[in-house]
Amino acid sequence: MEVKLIKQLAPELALYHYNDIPVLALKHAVGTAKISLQGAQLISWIPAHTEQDVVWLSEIEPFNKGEAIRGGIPICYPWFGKTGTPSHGYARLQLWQLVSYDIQADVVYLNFLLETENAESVAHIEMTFSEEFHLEFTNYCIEQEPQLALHTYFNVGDISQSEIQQLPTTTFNVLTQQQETVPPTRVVNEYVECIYPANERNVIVDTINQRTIEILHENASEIVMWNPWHNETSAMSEEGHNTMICIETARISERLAEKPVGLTIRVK
Ligand SMILES: O=P(O)(O)OC[C@H]1O[C@H](O)[C@H](O)[C@@H](O)[C@@H]1O
Repeated sequence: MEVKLIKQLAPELALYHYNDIPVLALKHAVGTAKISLQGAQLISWIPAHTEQDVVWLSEIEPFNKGEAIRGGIPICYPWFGKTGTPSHGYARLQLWQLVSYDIQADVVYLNFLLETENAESVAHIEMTFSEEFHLEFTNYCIEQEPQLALHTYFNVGDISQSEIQQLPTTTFNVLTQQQETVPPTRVVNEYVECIYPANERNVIVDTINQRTIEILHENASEIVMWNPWHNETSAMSEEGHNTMICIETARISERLAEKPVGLTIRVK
């Protein structure tokens, strides 16, 4: 991959090109972060008090313009899955604009806008970096009743030695196509694709990295848990599944309206 500095926007914020994809890099007292403008996709977040990245990014991600980036927080919008083409909607493949930023001593705000070719606003994202990370997604296409998933890939030391806690106890298992009763704590050591009714808070206990990731969902209707295990997945190595778990903040059955959907991530 070719990395080229395009512009220093502020002492703490620079714009690069990863091949042809514009990527913002934040280096601040709160931590470091990288955000691809293709998809307004967070691809790295290392809060100052942690050593490991909070989000997983495929080590073989090729950064090809117009192809979905495997990792971070892809924004699946305005549909989820293969109900349309491309898979998970067009928002993760298009360029978003950085419309404003506000860099303060203990917090950084970045605002992104997706527009149509006619400059009509489609959706807005605000990312807030402080001790925690917050993402707020606002939909402007109310009449189209879109779907959404903040499809977060969490980075763990070893998924089979991690616990996902505080999950709901019923889920739709996509693999069996059955509604199932499941324990609130799960250890993933095989292909998993489960659609849960949303709750407010889940926790990932990562034994290898000796840390806990708290995930707070706001105004979601579902939570999706996904790990493809050995199933062939684009831009993912044979070993990639060992260090990730997707916990997705989603609006699948209840379509999006005006009220924003939010995600907060805290690492302890
Ligand atoms: O390969 P992608 O289009 O990025 O989708 C990756 C995955 O996203 C979600 O978690 C879906 O539940 C899966 O069915 C899908 O395979």
